[in-house]
Amino acid sequence: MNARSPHIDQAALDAKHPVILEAKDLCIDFRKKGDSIFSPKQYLRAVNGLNFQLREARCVAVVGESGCGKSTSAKIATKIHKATEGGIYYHGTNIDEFTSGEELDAYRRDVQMVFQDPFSSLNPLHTIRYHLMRPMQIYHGIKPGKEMEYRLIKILTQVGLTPPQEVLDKFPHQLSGGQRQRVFLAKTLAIGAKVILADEPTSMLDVSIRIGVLNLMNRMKHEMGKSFMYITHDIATARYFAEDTIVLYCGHMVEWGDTEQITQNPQHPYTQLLLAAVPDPSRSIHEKLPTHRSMETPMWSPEKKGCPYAGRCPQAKAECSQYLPEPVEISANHFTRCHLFT
Ligand SMILES: Nc1ncnc2c1ncn2[C@@H]1O[C@H](COP(=O)(O)OP(=O)(O)OP(=O)(O)O)[C@@H](O)[C@H]1O
Repeated sequence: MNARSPHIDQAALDAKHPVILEAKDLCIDFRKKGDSIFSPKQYLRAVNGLNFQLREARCVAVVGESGCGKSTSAKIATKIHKATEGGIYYHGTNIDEFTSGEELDAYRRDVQMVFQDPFSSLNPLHTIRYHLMRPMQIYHGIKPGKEMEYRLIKILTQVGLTPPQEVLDKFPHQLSGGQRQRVFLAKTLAIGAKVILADEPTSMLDVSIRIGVLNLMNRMKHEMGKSFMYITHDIATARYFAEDTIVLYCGHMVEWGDTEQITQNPQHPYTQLLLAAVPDPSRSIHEKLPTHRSMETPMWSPEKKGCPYAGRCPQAKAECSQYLPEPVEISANHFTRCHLFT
């Protein structure tokens, strides 16, 4: 995301945190539901021109309200959906080029998704031991025995599930939501994933245990070199966990770059609204949020023009609904796409 910034030591960044996963001009259209077979095909554009570079041992947060295209972006990266335009590159190769069984297996091992619902993502009929043994057998050919036991205990200890010997023989229903999410993260370690696409991994957990799971992901990033795409509607947690942040609105990147800059010095009116909506105990509940003209998020389509936020933006100008402005670099690694800056 910062390839063009003159203020960043690009060579040092590339050496320490090489790019592992990259999105280039990613777009996806879905056929609109409810079309009659006699009417012309109409499409919803769920993602429009997404670009990012995910680096080794770093995190990119993708932030935005429900329906803005966050999960769809991750699903393209896991090959659940195919991009309509643009693509996802893994170590420089377009993932559409992975077609042989061997290439697909390797990619699916390396890039894993963690879902928001820890209750449905584990099989209730199997113990935690089974959930962790299977990937080690399948992906690494490790047979049950001493070596397997050693690895199981190590992984559970790494994710903070102790005492590991007891946890191994439990079933998912015997664990709390936070513990199950830790098991799921342990599974990514058992698989040997390098990139973890975490889709709202803490949104179904009690507030008090969210921080523990975020801490664990932070450790996986710093100590084990894992890379995270962190999907969230909660921009405050992005600040805690992600070096880079993309604010998505209606499938469009409206502001992106250094997380600290975006959260401390937001420039796009939509990012300002997101941050103003974060609960702050020091603020009175009578304090007004910035006024926006409508709360309706438009459905985007490939033929639409302009900034998707124009209908809601209190500062919209005539050109906002006519064409989308080019990205503007506000400061080092801090970009926005807004007519207020053109
Ligand atoms: N398979 C599909 N077919 C048709 N439309 C889809 C499909 N998947 C997603 N969409 C639409 O694409 C848009 C983006 O959806 P997406 O799930 O990516 O949003 P999101 O930002 O992850 O929202 P949430 O936080 O609620 O999961 C939505 O309008 C959604 O209805």
